Amino acid sequence: MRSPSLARLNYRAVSGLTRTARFQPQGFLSSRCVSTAALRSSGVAPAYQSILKQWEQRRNASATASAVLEAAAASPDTLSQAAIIDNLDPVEAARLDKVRNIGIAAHIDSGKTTVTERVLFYTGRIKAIHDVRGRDGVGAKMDSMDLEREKGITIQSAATFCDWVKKDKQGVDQKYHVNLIDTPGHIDFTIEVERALRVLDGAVMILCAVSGVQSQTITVDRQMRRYNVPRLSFVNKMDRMGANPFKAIEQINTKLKMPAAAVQVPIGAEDEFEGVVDLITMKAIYNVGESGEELKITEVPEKVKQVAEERRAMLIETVADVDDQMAEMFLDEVEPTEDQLRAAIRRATIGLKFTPVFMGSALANKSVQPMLDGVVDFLPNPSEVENLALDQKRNEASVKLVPYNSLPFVGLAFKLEESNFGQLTYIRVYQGTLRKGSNVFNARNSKKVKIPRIVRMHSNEMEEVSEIGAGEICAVFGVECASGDTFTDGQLGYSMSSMFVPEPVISLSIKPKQAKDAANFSKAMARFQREDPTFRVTYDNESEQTIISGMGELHLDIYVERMKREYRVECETGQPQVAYRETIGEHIKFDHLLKKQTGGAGDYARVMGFMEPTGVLEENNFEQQIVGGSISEKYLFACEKGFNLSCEKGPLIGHKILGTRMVINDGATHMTDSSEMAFKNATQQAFRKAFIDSQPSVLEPLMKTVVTAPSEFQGDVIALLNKRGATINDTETGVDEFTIYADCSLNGMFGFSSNLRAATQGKGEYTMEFSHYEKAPPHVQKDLIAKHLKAQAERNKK
Ligand SMILES: Nc1nc2c(ncn2[C@@H]2O[C@H](COP(=O)(O)OP(=O)(O)OP(=O)(O)O)[C@@H](O)[C@H]2O)c(=O)[nH]1
Repeated sequence: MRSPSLARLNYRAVSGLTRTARFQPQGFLSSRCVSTAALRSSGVAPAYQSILKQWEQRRNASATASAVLEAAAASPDTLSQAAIIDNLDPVEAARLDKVRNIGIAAHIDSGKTTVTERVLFYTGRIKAIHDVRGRDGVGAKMDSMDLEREKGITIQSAATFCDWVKKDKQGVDQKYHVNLIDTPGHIDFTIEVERALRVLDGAVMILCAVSGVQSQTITVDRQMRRYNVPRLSFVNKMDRMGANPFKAIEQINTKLKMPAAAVQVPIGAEDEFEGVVDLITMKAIYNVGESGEELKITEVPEKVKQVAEERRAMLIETVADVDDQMAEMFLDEVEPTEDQLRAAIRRATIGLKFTPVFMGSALANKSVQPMLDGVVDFLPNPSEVENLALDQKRNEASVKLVPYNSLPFVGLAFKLEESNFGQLTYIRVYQGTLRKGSNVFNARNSKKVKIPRIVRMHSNEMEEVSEIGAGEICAVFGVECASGDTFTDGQLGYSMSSMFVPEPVISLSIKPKQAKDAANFSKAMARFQREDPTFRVTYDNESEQTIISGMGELHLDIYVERMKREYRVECETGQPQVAYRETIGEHIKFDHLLKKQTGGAGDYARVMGFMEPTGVLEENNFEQQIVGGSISEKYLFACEKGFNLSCEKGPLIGHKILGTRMVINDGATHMTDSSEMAFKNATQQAFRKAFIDSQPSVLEPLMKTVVTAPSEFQGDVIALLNKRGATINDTETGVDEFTIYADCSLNGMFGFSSNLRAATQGKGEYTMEFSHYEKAPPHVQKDLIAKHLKAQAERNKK
């Protein structure tokens, strides 16, 4: 017997639980044959009738599912999707098995774009490799914006597709269609990662072999969890000095709390990194050819035999911890076959319980192809991922979507982009087929739109197609919609949940330097706003300024720069401002009467009730508890409008209100003098007065900040953070660098990047991400209020 291990203990705990896969089609129901006449009289929607007939033909009319009919009888208007899922169609299953939709996400500079460039080259999508900031001056394919190439950072996610050919067990080539999205690493462009992960089925998480899990890896991990995206990990930069893939694996286990194990071990390291040993086949893999385009497979070299055997045992044990079939074999001391091990890794990965770790060096063209094999082997195809929609017609949440071409169409617009040919809308097709020239319906406003052109995106180039099947990603032209809209064929009333959009934390005033540029300025603003839900534009009536808000200084800088380059509008900007909030202090009653008699019809409205904190610093809340009709419905609507307007601009410093509840429970109306306007104004006045009397506070955004720098600068960096009022939560000391985790107010962090650069000879780096709102220190609140009053007084003087 093997010694007691975590695998065994865990097995006891989990045995009897359901299998790991997120969604396993249950195969065909071999039920009785159903005639076409029976189908017609059953009330099955016509679209489904034809599908059932097709299935019947494919299966020699032997087994149309009785479950489908039962479901149809229960709800004759639309057929239960679940009934279809249980009857996986063999032709569709074979098609879907060859599709993968994946994203590449990681910390800044881990090599996402460099890896993607190799993937495109090895799959034959591009003819030559160009590096990020490479000497040839061309730049990587996926960084297509000039600004991206200049700065060497990815700003927008870019979509592409390629075909990867992998040999099956019989040695026959099998072609897999891979849709791929390369996402930016910088936190300021995090919406790009959110929307990519929302629509992808799997992801490759890239880590640097020297730095391992970094701050942004933690953010990406959180985003992958939010959308239940299975991932494989790729430890890149194995050629760098200090490369250690096992440290990175350890950190995935401990810092991300995601069970991980190597499926490869390196042969040599740093500048002697030669290739890898595949721990499933126990064969060595080397890249040969000028750009590593060919693979040479040999026996495992003697020098890595021992480590390969140890790591293979660890792989089996880690998988056994999370997969009960593997646990059973492990306990019975049965050595898994290649297929068994691969299947267990696949189950555990798709079940979000494990991440297999690959390794290589994209820059040195080493070991990227085995990672692509891993994408095919371990990441799910579209039919293995559960995608749910809300059925608005039947008010049923959680309807499963089925990625069959023949079903009614459902797709999600996840990204908009302005192009030379008009608005380009990226759509993930979840069900059915999207055809050129067809009409689709926007679930948000029931508007019918025609699809004039469909393209597959290859970074900034496109390939025109006439239709796109279920489970695929494409882009369409000429479709007016917002990011996150669901489209259907009109038969189904389905709507899908959109992605998480973080609130902007920083803003600045902006105006074109020359008045003649006003038209282009407005055009650019409208476009940027449509494309990026984290970029907001507002007009402040009081200061008569246009204010742009976003996720950070870099985010806003990039838009100002794009305005100059793409629209030839030079802008003047004000100092960046923090997006403060205001919140109520304590429970407070109000009884406010608005009464004006100025000849003719007067104004009359009385509102009574109370205001209080909602308890959480989130949405504001308005409620009416009128009994006896002292205020009519119509006027209560006006009260709610007044409340919402009040929340837009707080009485303290003119910033938005958070966490405030208003309840109106009584009031009075005048026969002739009351109006909607009077009730709206009365509510706003009551709000203002009660809010000020409640001992309110100004809130400021607190940022989770992570700073990494070489060890010799630790003292200087701590001093720098202390000076800015940061609370240091944790410090990790590595071999030659340290990482500090701190909470800082955004206000205290302006200009931090240049200070950090100066204090660390340019070697320090940091990331900052919004965490939550907290009361600003009293002196900051006092200053802000005084400043606001002064600005108001000056405006009044004018
Ligand atoms: N030594 C070494 N350097 C690499 C490797 N892969 C990428 N790099 C370098 O790392 C830098 C960043 O690479 P990118 O591919 O732009 O990284 P990224 O993750 O796409 O960057 P962002 O999208 O801006 O976050 C570039 O200078 C690359 O040449 C590698 O395997 N080894």
